[in-house]
Amino acid sequence: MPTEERALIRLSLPSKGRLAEDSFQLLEECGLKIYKPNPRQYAATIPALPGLVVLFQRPGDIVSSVRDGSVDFGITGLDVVEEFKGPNQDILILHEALQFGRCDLSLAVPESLEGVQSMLDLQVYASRLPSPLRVATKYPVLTTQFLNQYQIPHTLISAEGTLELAPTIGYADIISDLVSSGQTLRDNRLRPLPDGNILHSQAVLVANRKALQENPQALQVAHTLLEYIEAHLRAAGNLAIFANIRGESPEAIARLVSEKPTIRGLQGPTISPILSQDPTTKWFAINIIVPRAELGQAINELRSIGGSGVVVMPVTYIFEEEPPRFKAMLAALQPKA
Ligand SMILES: Nc1ncnc2c1ncn2[C@@H]1O[C@H](COP(=O)(O)OP(=O)(O)OP(=O)(O)O)[C@@H](O)[C@H]1O
Ligand SMILES: O=P(O)(O)OC[C@H]1O[C@H](OP(=O)(O)OP(=O)(O)O)[C@H](O)[C@@H]1O
Ligand SMILES: [Mg+2]
Repeated sequence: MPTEERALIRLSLPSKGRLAEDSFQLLEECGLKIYKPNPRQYAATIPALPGLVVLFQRPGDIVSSVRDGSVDFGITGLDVVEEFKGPNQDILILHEALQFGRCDLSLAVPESLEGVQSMLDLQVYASRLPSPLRVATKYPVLTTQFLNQYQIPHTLISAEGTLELAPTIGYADIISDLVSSGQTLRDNRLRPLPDGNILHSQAVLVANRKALQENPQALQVAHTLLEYIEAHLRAAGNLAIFANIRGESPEAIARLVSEKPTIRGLQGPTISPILSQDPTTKWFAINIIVPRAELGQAINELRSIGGSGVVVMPVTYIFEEEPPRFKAMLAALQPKA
């Protein structure tokens, strides 16, 4: 049912597998916790997003549903989006990097093919075969596009499940599959080609273009989703630090801070007077955000300018004036001149 005939906006999440748990967790961390009263139920709700129903589908099916408009939004892998999105730009990628489900779609050859170490070697190898190179994959569109760039004649062997066995069994010469740690390839005596990387993938948020154009409620949901996802991901790698520093004035402290690369921040520190009981010493509170990986350095720098009572807290959200990806989405919805 298209979006304009439905009372509820639909968001599809992966029902099982690698992306399922992380999608659930991402929304929870964004303050958009999913309420699923019964684990076997196919639908759920997000109390913070009334007017929206959450559906659970296989990652590839999410792309088909968002593409045909039966579902308005989806979280799934970029690999399946690129494979199944079709030619008509029915699908818009609203957030291209949700920071989980990272893997590469890659060409891999049997370890025994010692002469094939690069795409050029593969070209030569394929040209000497009596028939087109046989490539086993679940990604025919992306794989063919890539091999065509190298003008390698090939036939695609479609396979469900254990693709990695195809070369050993003998029904394919090479494979094109997802790789993350590389363990599955190693276990099957396969080796990825360093320049045979077809696509870097991770989880993305997608939407149906027409729903965004025609349903103001869908536009509102897009805004909320992007607002919280962006603010959360922006915050995730940072820590908030509060510390007390003795000094003459906020300006004097700001001068000391400005010489320290980690704590000086982008727009400069927030410094406020502490209304101390002791009139002989002036105390100030400094308030900064630093990348998690630079915490040790930040504490050293604070100490070196007389900081004490350092309190460190996680950051839940960092909101900017408008979510940049929402603006980008509005621009992408404009008809091309
Ligand atoms: N090893 C991996 N590491 C990280 N992400 C992965 C990995 N394998 C797959 N993914 C991502 O997870 C998505 C779903 O893969 P998963 O294995 O869970 O489902 P699937 O095997 O495609 O399921 P089904 O065949 O039932 O549809 C992939 O499209 C990809 O984006
Ligand atoms: O490089 P690695 O870390 O070994 O990961 C790669 C494997 O992960 C995926 O399969 P998955 O484990 O999801 O099993 P599946 O074939 O049942 O989907 C993918 O299809 C590879 O087989
Ligand atoms: Mg899998």
